[in-house]
Amino acid sequence: MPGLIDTHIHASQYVYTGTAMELHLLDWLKNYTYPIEANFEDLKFAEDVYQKAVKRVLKNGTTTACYFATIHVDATLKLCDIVENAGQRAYIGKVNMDAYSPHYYVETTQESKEETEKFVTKILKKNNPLIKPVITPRFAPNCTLELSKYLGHLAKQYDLPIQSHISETTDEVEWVKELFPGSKHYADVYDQCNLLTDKTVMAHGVYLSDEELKLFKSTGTGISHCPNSNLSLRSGMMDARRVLDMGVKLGLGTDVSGGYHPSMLDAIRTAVQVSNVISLDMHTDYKSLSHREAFKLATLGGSEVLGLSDKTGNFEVGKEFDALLVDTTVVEGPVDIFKRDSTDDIIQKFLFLGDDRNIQEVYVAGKQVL
Ligand SMILES: Nc1nc2[nH]cnc2c(=O)[nH]1
Repeated sequence: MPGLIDTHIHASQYVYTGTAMELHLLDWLKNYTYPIEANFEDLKFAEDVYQKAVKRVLKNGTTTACYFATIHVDATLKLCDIVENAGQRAYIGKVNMDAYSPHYYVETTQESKEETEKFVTKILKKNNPLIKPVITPRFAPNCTLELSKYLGHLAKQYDLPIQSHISETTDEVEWVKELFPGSKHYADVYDQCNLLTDKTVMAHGVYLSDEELKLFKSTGTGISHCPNSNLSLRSGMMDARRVLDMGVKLGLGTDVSGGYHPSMLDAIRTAVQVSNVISLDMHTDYKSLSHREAFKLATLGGSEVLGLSDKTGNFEVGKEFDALLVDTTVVEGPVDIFKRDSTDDIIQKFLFLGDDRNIQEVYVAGKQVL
């Protein structure tokens, strides 16, 4: 099968995956995320976490990942080296934060600008076709408009992808309203800074209005739907059908560690389950996501969101060979196959029950990496 594409994952948060999920987003950031991410100033700590994160993610069949790191350039460069050695395809972002951040985990506006350009030029110099820097303002509250505008300009100057978060919780949406009274809505804050482009991926988008979705469509901005995270942090339920019906590009993300599972198979399952729950409250002809649609979001959809659909996402002639060799009959594996199972049943069983034990080989751009 085609390799899986994780359009939103925080490599730095892998260290506390599966824990610390009792708080809602803004308290979770304050009490767990910022204190833990601050530790990535220590390169040894960073190297250990990033080695384990990248290994785990590849083992789970993610051939392309769109990573958030932390604000630290050296640690983020370390993540690039590790990804490069592992042979994974990736976008890697040094996070920008110059506002409403704790004193121990914040940059000045000037530092943030300089360090980001330094990071971008260093990665571009590597000339590795599999790895790209991605401009990464954490989310609107954590960046001054001056910084966000500079980042929009930098993305344009170097023709780079952009990633951030939007409308994940109602508290966050209210806070953004208070902080940016001159903006029409949350998406407008980013749009004013030229951060909504056809190379932008915005995580979550649970509470986007129709007007905001139309803006996403007209600018080519994509959404990374992270259902595990939205349930684990009790942020809400994103209606994937509505986004698809409005013609907005959509991919799936694990959002480790708002989401507790590093596997995109989990993202596929949880996307279907969230869509099923939403359908309970809808008119009778509302169609919840099928396993085929969720699979497509985790592969081709992700490649479209990341602007990589000319290279990966499926096995169309002319694309690069990002692939998994899956064995659903592996001994002591998680899937049992019976004579009555059709090919589609077997695929469905793998998507819903399978795990890394079924993933026997992993290829990126034609090279076997696992
Ligand atoms: N899920 C999630 N949402 C965010 N919004 C701002 N930062 C983050 C983060 O690290 N994770």
